Amino acid sequence: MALAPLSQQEIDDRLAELPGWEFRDDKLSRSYRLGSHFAAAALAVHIAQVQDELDHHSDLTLGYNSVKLSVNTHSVGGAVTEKDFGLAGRVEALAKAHGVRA
Ligand SMILES: C[C@H](O)[C@H](O)[C@H]1CNC2=NC(N)=NC(=O)C2=N1
Repeated sequence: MALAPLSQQEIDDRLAELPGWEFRDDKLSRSYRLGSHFAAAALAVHIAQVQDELDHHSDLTLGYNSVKLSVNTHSVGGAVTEKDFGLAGRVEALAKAHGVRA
């Protein structure tokens, strides 16, 4: 798959399908709150596993009961591509399975 930077319109259209995600500082980002610090750590590890599977890696921060991630595609100079939205979709499903809080 040839990767190309998405236009602002394409990013906006895809973000409309991903509540909670935002485009800021040239990255897609989202944060999640969980019921405990251990639950947050478990989600972070599971995200790391998916990122290795996809060979696409976000910046990933474990906080107190929280996980934050932001991602763009290094190989196209730090633009947002379909790969970033692919990762976001996988992480979103994972987060729901881990019982994230609204
Ligand atoms: C060699 C390996 O496929 C590349 O370095 C991958 C790994 N993970 C990556 N992650 C992100 N976010 N962008 C990339 O371009 C990227 N490239």
